[in-house]
Amino acid sequence: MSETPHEGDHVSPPYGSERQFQIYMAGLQGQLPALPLDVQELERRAKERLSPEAYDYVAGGAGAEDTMQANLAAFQRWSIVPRMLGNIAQRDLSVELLGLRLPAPLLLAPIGVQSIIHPEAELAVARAAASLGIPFILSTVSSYTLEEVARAAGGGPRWFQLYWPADAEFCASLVQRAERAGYGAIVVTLDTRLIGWRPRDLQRAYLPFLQAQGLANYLSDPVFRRDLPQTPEENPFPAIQKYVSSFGHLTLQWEDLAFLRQHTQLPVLLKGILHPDDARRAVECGVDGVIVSNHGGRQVAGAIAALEALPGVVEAVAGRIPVLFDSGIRQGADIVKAVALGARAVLLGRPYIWGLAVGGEAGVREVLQNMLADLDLTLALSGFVSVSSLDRSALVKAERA
Ligand SMILES: Cc1cc2nc3c(=O)[nH]c(=O)nc-3n(C[C@H](O)[C@H](O)[C@H](O)COP(=O)(O)O)c2cc1C
Ligand SMILES: O=C(O)C(=O)c1ccccc1
Repeated sequence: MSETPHEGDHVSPPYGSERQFQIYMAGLQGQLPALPLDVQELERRAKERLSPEAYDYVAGGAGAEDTMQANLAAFQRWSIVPRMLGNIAQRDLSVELLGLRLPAPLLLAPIGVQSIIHPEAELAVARAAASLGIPFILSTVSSYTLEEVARAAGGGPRWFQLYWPADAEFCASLVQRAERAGYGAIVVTLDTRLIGWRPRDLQRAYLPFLQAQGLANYLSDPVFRRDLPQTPEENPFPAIQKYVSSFGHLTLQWEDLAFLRQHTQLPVLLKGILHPDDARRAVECGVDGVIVSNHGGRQVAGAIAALEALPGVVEAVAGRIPVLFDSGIRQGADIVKAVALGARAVLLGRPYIWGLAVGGEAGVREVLQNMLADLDLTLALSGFVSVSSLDRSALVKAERA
C-alpha cells in the first residue's frame, strides 16, 4: 500500500510562465491546448458531451440558484491591489496543511457519482491529482470503491469525505476502511443530511443513486451488506432502499462527533461551516479543520455566499485550526482572494468535473495545470512570492456592486 507524502517531498508545479511558454511553443508547431482555458467555454464543451440530466445535475443548484450565482459574484466584490518591484524570481506556492506540505493551496472537492460523467470517473481524477501531488477528497458516494480509488492514486495524497450514515457500525466501518486504504483525513460533510430542493433534477426526476450509481462503497461494505434480504448482485433494490433510508443521519448532533475520534486516528475536518458560532463549536469539539462551503449553492437557496462567510469563520477560529474554503473557485485570482481572506487552502469543484467530461484523466490534469499556472502568475504579478505571505492587505473591497 502506498504512503501519503510527507513534508518536503511534494511535487513542485512548474512556474506558470513555463506552462505559458510551453503552450505558445506548441502553438508554433500547430498544436493548440486540448481544452478551452475559459471555464465557461469548458462547461459548454462538457455540456455537449454529457447526457442532459448528468449536465444539469452537476451544473444545477438549489431553488432559483441565487446562492450558486452569489458564490461567483462574491469574488467580484473583492479586488487585488498589485504591488510593484518586488523580487519575484523565486516563487513558492506550497502550503503546510495537517502535517502535509501541499504543492499549492489546492485540493479537489469531493464530488459524488462521477460515473455519470466519464467511465473512468474517480479513478481518472485520482490519477490526474496524484500526477501533480494535489490531494483529492473522495466522496462517500463514489462510483468506484475507496480501495480501488486508493490503488489508482498510488502514493498520491488523498482524503475521504464521509456522509455519516445512521448506522453507527457501518459508519465506523467506512472510516476504518478509509484509514486502512491510506486516506489521510476524514472530511465530514454537514450540509447534506437531506438533499436540497433542486428544480433541474426534480423536473427530470433524476437522482443518480436510484439507478445504483454511487453505491460502490456501500455495496462493498460487509456491515452494509449484512442484513440485506438479497445480495445487491441478485437484486439491487433492497440495497438502494437501505441506502436511501439511512443516507441522512437526521438526529446526529455535535456531541456525536466524539464517536469518530473513538474509531479513527485520522484528522477530522467539518465541511459546510458558514456561521461563526458553528466554527467556534467545531473548535471546541476538537476537530482538526473546517471547510467553509455552501456545497456550491446546491443545498440552501438564499444562503450566504461562501466567500462572504469566510471572514467571519476565520475570525471565530482565530488561528486555532486551519480554515479551508470552497464554492465558487474558478480561476487563480479566486484562490488568491480566498487565501488573502484567511483560507489555508481551497477546494476546486465543478471545473475539474468539466475537465473530466471533456478529456478524462488528461482533461482533469489540464484543468489543474492551468489553474496552478494562473495562480502562480496572478500571485507573482500581484507582487507576492509565496502563498503564506498573502493577507488582507492584498485586497480592497470593490466599489462596484
Ligand atoms: C455534482 C456534485 C456532486 C457533489 N457531491 C458531493 C459529495 O458527494 N460530497 C460532498 O461533500 N460534496 C459534494 N459536492 C459539493 C462539492 O464538494 C463542493 O462543495 C462544491 O462543488 C463547490 O462548489 P463549486 O463547484 O461551485 O466551486 C458536490 C458538488 C457537485 C457539483
Ligand atoms: O449532489 C450532491 O451535491 C451531493 O452531495 C450528493 C449527495 C448524495 C449522493 C450523491 C451526491
